[in-house]
Amino acid sequence: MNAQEQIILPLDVADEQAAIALIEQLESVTFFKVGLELFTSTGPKILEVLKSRQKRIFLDLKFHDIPNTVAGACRAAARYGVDLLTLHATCGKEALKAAAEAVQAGAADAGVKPPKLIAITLLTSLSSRQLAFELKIPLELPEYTLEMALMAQEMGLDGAVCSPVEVAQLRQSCGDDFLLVCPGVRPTWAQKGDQARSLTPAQALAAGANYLVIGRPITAAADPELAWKRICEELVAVT
Ligand SMILES: O=c1ccn([C@@H]2O[C@H](COP(=O)(O)O)[C@@H](O)[C@H]2O)c(=O)[nH]1
Repeated sequence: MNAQEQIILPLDVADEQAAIALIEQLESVTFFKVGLELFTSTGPKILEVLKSRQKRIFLDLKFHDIPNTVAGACRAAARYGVDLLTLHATCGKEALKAAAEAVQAGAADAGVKPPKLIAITLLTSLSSRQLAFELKIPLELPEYTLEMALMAQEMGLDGAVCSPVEVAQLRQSCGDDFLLVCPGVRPTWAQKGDQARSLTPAQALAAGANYLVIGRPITAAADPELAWKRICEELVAVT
């Protein structure tokens, strides 16, 4: 896989028309993320749009509920034949285990390949300060994210979502077969926005990320195609 195929572009737009416009504008992007805004707006129709164009799909619905409900949602989502699916590690062990089993069952029902199920360790918009003072978590941030990733791995998940700042530590502790997907990635020339823990694309890949989720540095740029090409060129220069 070349570095360009390791970039996932989030379709954080309001409707199907806006999503199709982005997909067509960025024709060399192979992997797209459908998140809460677009899926709530279009439902599964957008997944068919992406499949008909042979795109890979990260369905980032970040489930967070009791074990029975999470398992039901994962079973249903796995039937869509997507490549990646998320839930929050903070659902707890029982829910993570039930979710891991449910994606296998859902995919088997539909005769599709099961998605890689990956757990959110700690949203990349949150800082150490917020972890301590708002969420009242009495662990240092690196230790907390590692605990979340190890719990997900123990419960049979395929990987975790983490910020690029923690990815080297997670890679070292979770091994090479555990998928690490990093949002919060920012080229030096892009605004951080609401991302609290970020590194550049080259730094994130060098630290051990399998995939980078890069949205607004591309989609909010004056020329999204140029921003995409610039990121790809920066990665080629260091890989
Ligand atoms: O911890 C997380 C989990 C998911 N995301 C999602 O990634 C993209 C990032 O978009 P940018 O525009 O590059 O900030 C977005 O869809 C988030 O929902 C995340 O940022 N952090």
